[in-house]
Amino acid sequence: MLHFEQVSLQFPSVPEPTLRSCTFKVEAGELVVILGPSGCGKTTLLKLVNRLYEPTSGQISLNGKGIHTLPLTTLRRQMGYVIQQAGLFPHMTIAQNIAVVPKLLGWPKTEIAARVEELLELVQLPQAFGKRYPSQLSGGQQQRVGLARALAAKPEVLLMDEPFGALDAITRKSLQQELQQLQQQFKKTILFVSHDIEEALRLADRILILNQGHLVQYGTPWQILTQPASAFVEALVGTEDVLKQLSVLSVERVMVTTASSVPHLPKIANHGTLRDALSMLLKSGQSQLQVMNGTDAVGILDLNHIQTVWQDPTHFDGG
Ligand SMILES: Nc1ncnc2c1ncn2[C@@H]1O[C@H](COP(=O)(O)OP(=O)(O)OP(=O)(O)O)[C@@H](O)[C@H]1O
Repeated sequence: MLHFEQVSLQFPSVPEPTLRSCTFKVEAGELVVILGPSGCGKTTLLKLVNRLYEPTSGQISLNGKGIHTLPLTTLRRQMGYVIQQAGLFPHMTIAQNIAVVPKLLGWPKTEIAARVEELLELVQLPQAFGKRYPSQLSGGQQQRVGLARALAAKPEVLLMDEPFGALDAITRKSLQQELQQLQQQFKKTILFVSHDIEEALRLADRILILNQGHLVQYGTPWQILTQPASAFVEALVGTEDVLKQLSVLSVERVMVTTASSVPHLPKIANHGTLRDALSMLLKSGQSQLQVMNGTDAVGILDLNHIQTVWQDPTHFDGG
């Protein structure tokens, strides 16, 4: 859906290029986290996608069309942008903030009101908040409004620049979970800038790692953790950490498939992570878990299976 081909950007005032020949593809419905140290070019890459910046060379295409050939309004209409600290207009109510883009697009009033109502519900804010002003909301609530505003005109692509960076750890985790739920429901194509490794491992379908404007690795969290492309990636991501590896592998990848049910075993969902499974095994003192898909027993996970991953992570291809 989104394709960067040999994209470079050189600001006239900066001696070194900020992005150097970056090539990658993002499939529709994928959440890609852009990770890297401060100043490596993460925000710049995002700004190229909605043409706040133009590349010095190379091409970016969306659904097969060069974005430079699209009228700017057509392009930006397809993209929601969420930034750190939400960037809400302070003099507008929450409802007016959410309605900004639909209003610009000339939606009828009743349709806008219905959409605002729907979005407040979607980001789990009370309807009464629509009448409040941003300063009357907590940081986490403002960030929810920022997300609602970005989703308002149903964009195909979401650009998220450290959206949860300024929040405390607990609020951040709950917003990450909400984003995951929204993503399961709507399958937007999301580019998400972060410098939080745990956040990247939790959210990403794929992680794109930048260093000084170079794309140094692009792969699933599992690939990044188990086959780091360089010492830089190893150090950035902390690949030696086995618990991290277990946190990106799902139970169903490793379990033994069987429909037979063992009633006394603790139950874990098939999409749970091996890290969750390990802590459940340790807490319960059992050596096996019953794996469930909803209410159906679908397999058994044994402590030995987790140990196999531990001993030879390259045996698995992630997922
Ligand atoms: N408009 C601009 N003009 C000149 N230089 C710029 C401009 N925008 C960004 N830069 C430079 O490009 C480099 C990359 O900036 P960018 O904001 O993309 O980094 P980042 O990886 O997002 O960093 P951080 O994690 O600190 O937000 C920096 O050296 C920055 O100073």
